[in-house]
Amino acid sequence: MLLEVKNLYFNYQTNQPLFQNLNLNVDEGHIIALAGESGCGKSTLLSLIYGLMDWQSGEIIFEGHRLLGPKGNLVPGESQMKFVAQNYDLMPYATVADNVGKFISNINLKSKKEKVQELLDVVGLTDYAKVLPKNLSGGQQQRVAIARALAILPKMLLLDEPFSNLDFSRKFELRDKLFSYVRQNNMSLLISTHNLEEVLPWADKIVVLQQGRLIQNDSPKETYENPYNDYVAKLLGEVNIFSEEEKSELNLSKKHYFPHQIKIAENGVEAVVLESLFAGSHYRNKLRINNKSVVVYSQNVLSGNVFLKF
Ligand SMILES: Nc1ncnc2c1ncn2[C@@H]1O[C@H](COP(=O)(O)OP(=O)(O)OP(=O)(O)O)[C@@H](O)[C@H]1O
Repeated sequence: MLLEVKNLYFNYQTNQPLFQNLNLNVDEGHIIALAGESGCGKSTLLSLIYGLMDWQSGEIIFEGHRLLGPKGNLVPGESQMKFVAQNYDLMPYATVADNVGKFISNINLKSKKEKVQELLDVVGLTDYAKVLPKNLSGGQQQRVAIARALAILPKMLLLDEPFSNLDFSRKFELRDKLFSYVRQNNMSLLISTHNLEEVLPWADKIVVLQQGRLIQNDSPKETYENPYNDYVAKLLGEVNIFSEEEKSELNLSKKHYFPHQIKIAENGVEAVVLESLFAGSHYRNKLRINNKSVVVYSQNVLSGNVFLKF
């Protein structure tokens, strides 16, 4: 086990604990997605693990050693970890290349230069090596901070919403390169997100926080197939949620159905098509079953009445 969080108790304000008895393990070389809506405690947990704040009780154990928090380190942060927070903390008067190379030794300048080039390629900033951070967009600054954190091959990398400032097209490329780099170098990664779709293919485990409580800790497949509650299901994307009453009325085996899990069929539950819109790889249909509105994806445009198979 690389990291163990045991019975962690933390509050910002007395008598209002954010975490009570929080437990979390990270294995070596594993990618863990830390998911939850804004304010659930993702950034706080990452800051505590990295050692930027003191916790009130419990233990954080890294490589078998108990961490002491800020009082344990002269320079804030654990040396074998790197944390990319939501403020990127770049050196404003040093170029992108110098920022990325900040933690790489100067002993072999040729290999340092090659490493910086490799990392700039990982984050898609090869053309920006000589630019100053102040002339970059928020998303570009975020990518410089990620490259700088990767530079020293930390045992553990903590990324706080690393894709939040990236546009759609960039996101795909960066995700692919970033996760491959992390895997190739056997780093452990704890990555926070409020959108699980962004990390699902790469994560070994999904850890879900709801108001500071860890409510689910499963593989991506298990989480997708059996979300613990409506909150978890919604983090996974657009979802149809059925009440117990609706479940028994429609004879359903579960509570949550993602739109692609409901099929148009020859027979089954009858529904009225309210809207059928082209959405690229599919049509997004709004249907009504009695008084219940559902969203279903189909290959063809729909109209009139259809039958659904759950
Ligand atoms: N410095 C602070 N003082 C007091 N309360 C705080 C402080 N920082 C955060 N909080 C509160 O702690 C809770 C958790 O905040 P945190 O930033 O960890 O959530 P988050 O899940 O990372 O949210 P986001 O995705 O918006 O960054 C929130 O209710 C927030 O208001």
